[in-house]
Amino acid sequence: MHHLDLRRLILLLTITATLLTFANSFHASYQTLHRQLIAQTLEANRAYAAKLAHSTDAFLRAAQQQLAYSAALLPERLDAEVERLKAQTGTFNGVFIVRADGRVQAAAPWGVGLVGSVLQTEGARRALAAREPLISTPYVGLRGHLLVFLSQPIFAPDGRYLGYVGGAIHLGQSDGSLQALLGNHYYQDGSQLYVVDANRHLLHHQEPSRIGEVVSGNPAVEAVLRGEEGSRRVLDGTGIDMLAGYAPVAGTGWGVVAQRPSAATLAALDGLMLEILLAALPFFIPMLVALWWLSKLIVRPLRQLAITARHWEFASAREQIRRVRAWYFEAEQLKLAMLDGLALLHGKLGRLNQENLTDPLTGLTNRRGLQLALERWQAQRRSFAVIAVDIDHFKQVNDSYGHDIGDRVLQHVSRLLGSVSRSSDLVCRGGGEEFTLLLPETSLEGALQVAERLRGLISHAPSPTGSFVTVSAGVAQWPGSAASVEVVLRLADEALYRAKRGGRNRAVVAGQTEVGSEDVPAG
Ligand SMILES: Nc1nc2c(ncn2[C@@H]2O[C@H](COP(=O)(O)OP(=O)(O)OP(=O)(O)O)[C@@H](O)[C@H]2O)c(=O)[nH]1
Repeated sequence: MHHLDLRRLILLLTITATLLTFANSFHASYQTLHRQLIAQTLEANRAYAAKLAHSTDAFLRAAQQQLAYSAALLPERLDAEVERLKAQTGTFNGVFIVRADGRVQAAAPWGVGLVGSVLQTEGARRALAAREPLISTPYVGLRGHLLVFLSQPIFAPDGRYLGYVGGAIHLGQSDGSLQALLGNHYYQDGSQLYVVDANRHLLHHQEPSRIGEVVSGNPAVEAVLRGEEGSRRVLDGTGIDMLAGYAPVAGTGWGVVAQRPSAATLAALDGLMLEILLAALPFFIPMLVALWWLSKLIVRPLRQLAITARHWEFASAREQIRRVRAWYFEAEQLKLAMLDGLALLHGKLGRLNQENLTDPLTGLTNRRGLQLALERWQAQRRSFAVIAVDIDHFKQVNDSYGHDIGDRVLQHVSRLLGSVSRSSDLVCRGGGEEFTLLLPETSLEGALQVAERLRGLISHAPSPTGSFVTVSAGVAQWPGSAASVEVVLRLADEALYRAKRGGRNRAVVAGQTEVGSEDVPAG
């Protein structure tokens, strides 16, 4: 015996389909979230870099303005101005006023030691040479600090160059104002924020030891130094996959880069996917129960039929098959075919062929065929109406015109019965001059109309006797008239009997007294 049965197959199919569908949507969700996370991080980094670039720009402008304000004062007030600039603004770690010959006129906070000496720093040299507002590249200053130097030239009212006001800002030191501005709060999970100058020197980095270092090999740095603002996924100088946002600091040639390792961003995705999986679980369990139950419902009639088929020879098989609730098309057809097959096997109908289901004289279905149809319709719960028809005074026809003419009258009436019935109706000759019409899905009223039409038709059609014959009819309906098919047939016969007693050539409905008659004398 096979271990595979229909139910297992249905379960296998539906569960596989469900799992595949789920896996597919899970994969699609993963892809979508993956893309979104990356896009969001890139955009967040770009916006952050842009904000800091803007702040840095504003900060440097303000610093330059402070120096410019001082440079515009009368030369004799400048000495006091260095103290004010250093103390009041908090922008600079050191402020100098240097004369055109390069000697320090005033300095804060190291005033006394420096006044009169020539500043030999890179910033000082370039400030003197340029005679215009300047922001230096980073360099190591007199006290060994890495710094940038901002300077503003001083001109006499007559236009003579008098020197410059310069301010040093320490880089990578807790006392540096740029450091305070850019902050130190961004750096978790390997994220980085740094500022580079036009020569790729790090001006700001969360690891102070790297400040001053030259960065190379990061496409984001290359892009920002070309003056571009944007974001991209890059491999940084150490080969780490980064989601970088970047923005240039206007007017300085500097660039701000904010970047986060892709791995850190996508780490959140695993947690998210686990959440989706857990959220789907409560749905899965009832669905499995529903699948289990539905498959049982679908398989049950087929299984019952299959089990009965294994004991086909048992006398109880027929009853068992009849009890199977075949609630869908395939099961119902199998059930009917099995009922027919059983009828054949048990020899109840003898050879199931056209010949012994047909009345030879009229070509109508005979009593066996009628029984078979009744069984099928009953099994299908297909309602039907019965019209029992009997030729009136047929004995007289035989007696007056002979048996042959009698036979032809039977054939004549059969044809007329056939002509009023639909293709789905079953017209039977039950024996002698009795006929039975089965009209599926027909109400009692509908059947009575048919019976009346039939009666009228026959009574007006010339018969082989040369005259007219009439019929009487009894009408009943299953399951309307009675629950049992046998009782319904008997009720139709009783109604027919009442039609005869009531004067013939009429139709009577089971349970009612006779109706409509038209007294046409028999042939
Ligand atoms: N010609 C012919 N006659 C048949 C056939 N089968 C039965 N008969 C006759 O049909 C007649 C039936 O008559 P009855 O049952 O007495 O009834 P009836 O004369 O029709 O009278 P009601 O039915 O009461 O109107 C009998 O004489 C049967 O011999 C057949 O195949 N051919």
